[in-house]
Amino acid sequence: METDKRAVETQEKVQRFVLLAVEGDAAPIEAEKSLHELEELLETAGAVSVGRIIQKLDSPHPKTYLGTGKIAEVKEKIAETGADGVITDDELTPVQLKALTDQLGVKVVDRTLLILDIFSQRAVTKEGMMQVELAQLNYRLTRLTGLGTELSRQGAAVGTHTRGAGETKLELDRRHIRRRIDMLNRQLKDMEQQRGLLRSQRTENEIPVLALVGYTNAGKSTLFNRFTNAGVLEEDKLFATLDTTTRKILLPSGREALLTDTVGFIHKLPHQLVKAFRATLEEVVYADILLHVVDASDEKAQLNMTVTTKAMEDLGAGDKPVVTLLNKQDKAGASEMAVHVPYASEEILKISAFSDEDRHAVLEAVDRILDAQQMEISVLLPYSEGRLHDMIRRKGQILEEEFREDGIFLRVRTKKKYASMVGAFQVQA
Ligand SMILES: Nc1nc2c(ncn2[C@@H]2O[C@H](COP(=O)(O)OP(=O)(O)OP(=O)(O)O)[C@@H](O)[C@H]2O)c(=O)[nH]1
Ligand SMILES: [Mg+2]
Repeated sequence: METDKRAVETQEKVQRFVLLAVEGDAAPIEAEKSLHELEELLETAGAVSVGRIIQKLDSPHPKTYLGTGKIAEVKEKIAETGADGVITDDELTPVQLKALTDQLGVKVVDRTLLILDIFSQRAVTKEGMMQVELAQLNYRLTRLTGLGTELSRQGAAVGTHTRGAGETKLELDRRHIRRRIDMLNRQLKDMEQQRGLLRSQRTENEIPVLALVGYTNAGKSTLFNRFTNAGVLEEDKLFATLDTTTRKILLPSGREALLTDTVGFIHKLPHQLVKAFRATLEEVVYADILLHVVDASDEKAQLNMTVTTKAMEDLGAGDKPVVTLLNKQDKAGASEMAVHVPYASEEILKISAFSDEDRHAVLEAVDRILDAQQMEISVLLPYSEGRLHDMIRRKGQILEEEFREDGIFLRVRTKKKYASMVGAFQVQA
């Protein structure tokens, strides 16, 4: 993404924003920490923060996000810093967006629009781009209500690159948006069906599927690349990965497995995006084991874990076996950080993605879990049991096969349920 950055720096002035947040007593995270993350998001999008204003309020003001007194303070800050706009830490309602824009006279962006912008800059595959466009259109559609075409002319919130939904924004009236949404939904559904087909072939072959999941910037792609040499983008920026990639890997036991890299989660991830990316994330629902990667050097590690766990539960993957990887142990502060794993984890490993030894330990842990799900059995199948022979060849890993006079001798490693189906023909190895 170096080219994007240069475009922001040289062709156009880097945009400067004042960050706004409200902090209630029941907030899961301090406003300062949440704004720190918002600032990172802003930098990822190619803009910078020039100040912060936080107001103690149980929930955002329904009309103006911040209270009237604070708005005056925001105006002063804008005048003092020459900021191009403000960015709020929460999603704004159409009413709040309009009122703030009218009162401040600068660009008003919310967390959701910023994240949508980043996703739109970073999407690579056709499906990824379509999913982002769908989320953008849904966001825009609700914001068009009662606002005429004012907002639709805004284009990309922060970055200089407008892609997808941004490009055709002028011609789009609501009807067009709806039509486009319908079309995208249809195409995405087709793609999902194709993926389902591939998936059923995989299940048929019983290759175990491992999914790397976790907060954005935790190190999922770094691990994925080192396990597979796949060359997925890994960067010290939020949301480096938007697409699900799957590759075959070899475990220390000699077993094959499929490893999947996925999009990261974030605190206050826009619901439009969760919905749009649900299909890609369904890979996670079909995984046999989740590898939950945590940046253990991040002071928000505890909250980040909770965000990921909640996302897993929402996706319906809350009951999968999990290996928790407390990553970035090579970084200062990681080893002293006391994190409590808020779910039942099969194993908890402290690792650095850069260490060969640590990564090997991860795969060994995976082998141990798969071993516990499987068993080895030796059988002598009479030649009349052709169907069973077929079944076990498809469902198991054949370690030995010998065509004997009285039948086919097989030593096979398979899931316990398949072993029991041929259990009647068990013999000594
Ligand atoms: N020091 C250190 N840095 C790491 C480690 N693992 C990953 N990183 C760095 O952390 C940053 C983020 O890594 P990624 O692999 O892109 O993170 P990700 O989880 O895929 O992030 P998203 O795709 O945004 O969800 C990169 O700069 C990596 O080099 C580690 O064990 N130690
Ligand atoms: Mg990644």
